[in-house]
Amino acid sequence: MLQINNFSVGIKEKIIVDSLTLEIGDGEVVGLVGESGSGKSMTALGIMGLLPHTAEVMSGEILLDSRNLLAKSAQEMRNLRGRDISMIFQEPMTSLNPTMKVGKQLMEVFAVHSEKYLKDEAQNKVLEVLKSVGLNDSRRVFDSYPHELSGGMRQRAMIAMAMLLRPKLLIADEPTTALDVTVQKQILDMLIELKEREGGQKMSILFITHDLELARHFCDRIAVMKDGAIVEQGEAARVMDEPSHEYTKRLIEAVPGRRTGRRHHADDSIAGSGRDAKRDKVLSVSGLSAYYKNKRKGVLTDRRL
Ligand SMILES: Nc1ncnc2c1ncn2[C@@H]1O[C@H](COP(=O)(O)OP(=O)(O)OP(=O)(O)O)[C@@H](O)[C@H]1O
Repeated sequence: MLQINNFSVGIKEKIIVDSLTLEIGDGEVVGLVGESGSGKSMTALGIMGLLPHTAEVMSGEILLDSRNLLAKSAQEMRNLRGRDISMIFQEPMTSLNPTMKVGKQLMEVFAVHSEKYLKDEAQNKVLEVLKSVGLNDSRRVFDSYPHELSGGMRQRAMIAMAMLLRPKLLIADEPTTALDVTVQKQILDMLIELKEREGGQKMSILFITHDLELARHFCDRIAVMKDGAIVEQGEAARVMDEPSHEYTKRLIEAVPGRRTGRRHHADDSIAGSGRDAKRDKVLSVSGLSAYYKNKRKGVLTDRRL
């Protein structure tokens, strides 16, 4: 579906993405993990055709269903974005215009892509997609400005916008980091549901995260980035349980309560009353990971954290 070959980007003499090769299959969720500054976002922006002006693509190809995105004009990329590839960010205000009501912004997506609908028809499609991302009070959301919604609702509205034209690939760059853990779970659940929903070609997801445990349970495969290059990639459980690269081992060692080769039970690892805020966060993240682990095994269908 997406095949990135030998992709390199430089900014002012510095190599930011270094000969990156990565494949994402139909309906596959691939996690891109690595410390801050390793080049994850630049990779995503490269796929979207949204690299900063100072960046220079030095080599490679990015094939979306065999079409090389790097050879596309700015206009062609504008047409592809939204329809073929969409991106959601940590901060929904990056995508949402604070001065325009949510419904109007979503309706504009149709106009940008020359999808001609009667006004009522477009409105119904937008209300439907708002409902599909869990915004059941879709009429109120439609008529609200972004600042009138909670953070979780804004995130859902941004996802609705990204999903409106049913893209083949969704790039999610730290989509839930800023949200509290319960809302994180709801939103990741929803993404999985949206991915599975359609008949025909399934949506693929490139999931960019710092949270290795979450990647382990949410993704099919994980690619680990360091200094612009992928140092290791493979099936999620294999990368986390038997990492082959020293850097991956160090990243995993840095996950609180986690050691390579000695997988322990996340829920048992940090027990207690949770007085300490840091400990609370660790517990929550571990709980979330355990939830996904079980969900992927089909053990849980409706467990609440
Ligand atoms: N507009 C820019 N101009 C110059 N250098 C940049 C620009 N944006 C990012 N960089 C540099 O590119 C490198 C990769 O940044 P990138 O944002 O892709 O990392 P990241 O892995 O996504 O980090 P994070 O997890 O913190 O988002 C960093 O060294 C960063 O300083």
